[in-house]
Amino acid sequence: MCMVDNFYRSGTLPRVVNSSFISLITKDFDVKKELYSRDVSRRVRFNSSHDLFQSQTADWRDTISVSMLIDPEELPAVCRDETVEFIDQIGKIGDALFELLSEALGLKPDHLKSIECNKGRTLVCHYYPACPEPELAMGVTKHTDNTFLTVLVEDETGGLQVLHDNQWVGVQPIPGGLVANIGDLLQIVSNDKFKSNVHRVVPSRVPRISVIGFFAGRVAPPARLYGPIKELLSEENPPKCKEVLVSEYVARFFNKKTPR
Ligand SMILES: O=C(O)CCC(=O)C(=O)O
Ligand SMILES: [Fe+2]
Repeated sequence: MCMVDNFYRSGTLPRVVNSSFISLITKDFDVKKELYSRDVSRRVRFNSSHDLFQSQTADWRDTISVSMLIDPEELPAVCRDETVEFIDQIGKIGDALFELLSEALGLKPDHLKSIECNKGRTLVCHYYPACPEPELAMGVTKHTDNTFLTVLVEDETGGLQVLHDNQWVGVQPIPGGLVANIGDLLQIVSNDKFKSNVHRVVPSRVPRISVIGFFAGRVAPPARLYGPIKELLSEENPPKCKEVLVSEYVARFFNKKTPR
């Protein structure tokens, strides 16, 4: 595994870019029509520029989101088997990364899992259509992820950029590889030892696909408060922030008035 800023890569995930899950977002118009919704309680949904009504800008992309807890019967039949396989694989990779990240914090391997950072899982596929004037558009405006961890597989187009020393640095796609990045909530529980990176996606004249596993922590009731892990705190390392509920954090995140 190598590291670019806090973005990590590895060469193990299967190639997903020619799968039926992807065909769904690029081709199956009738199925997409059925799934079209902005209701976040829907366990599988399709929409364009997903935060259109919260954000100041419209993004150049379509998105399918699937709760990883979904009953396979709720998935469109055209891509059911492959989607179940991706959920399983991205889930396992997320779990393995949470063990490594716990150890990197000097904690037992199961610590982050024991506080359910690996829960609240969503599988997302973004499709960035070919853009005739990419210099006038943005695929995803600059942001940090409001999750614990994000694990991403992409095609060979490129376009993901990380802000490093005030400069946008392109993340070069590796065929069959994956990118993982730390989200805001992991920065909070690690008491700022891990940093949540600012990143964005720029569109191009050719289409791009990415498939992402988001791990947002425990969102189901009873709600869990997340704050700096007690074992990491000392007189020299006092808590850098208060405890938060995932739901409140996400609401605040989407209500930010500054351009993301
Ligand atoms: O599509 C990508 O490469 C990244 C998308 C992203 O940053 C996000 O959905 O949070
Ligand atoms: Fe992101």
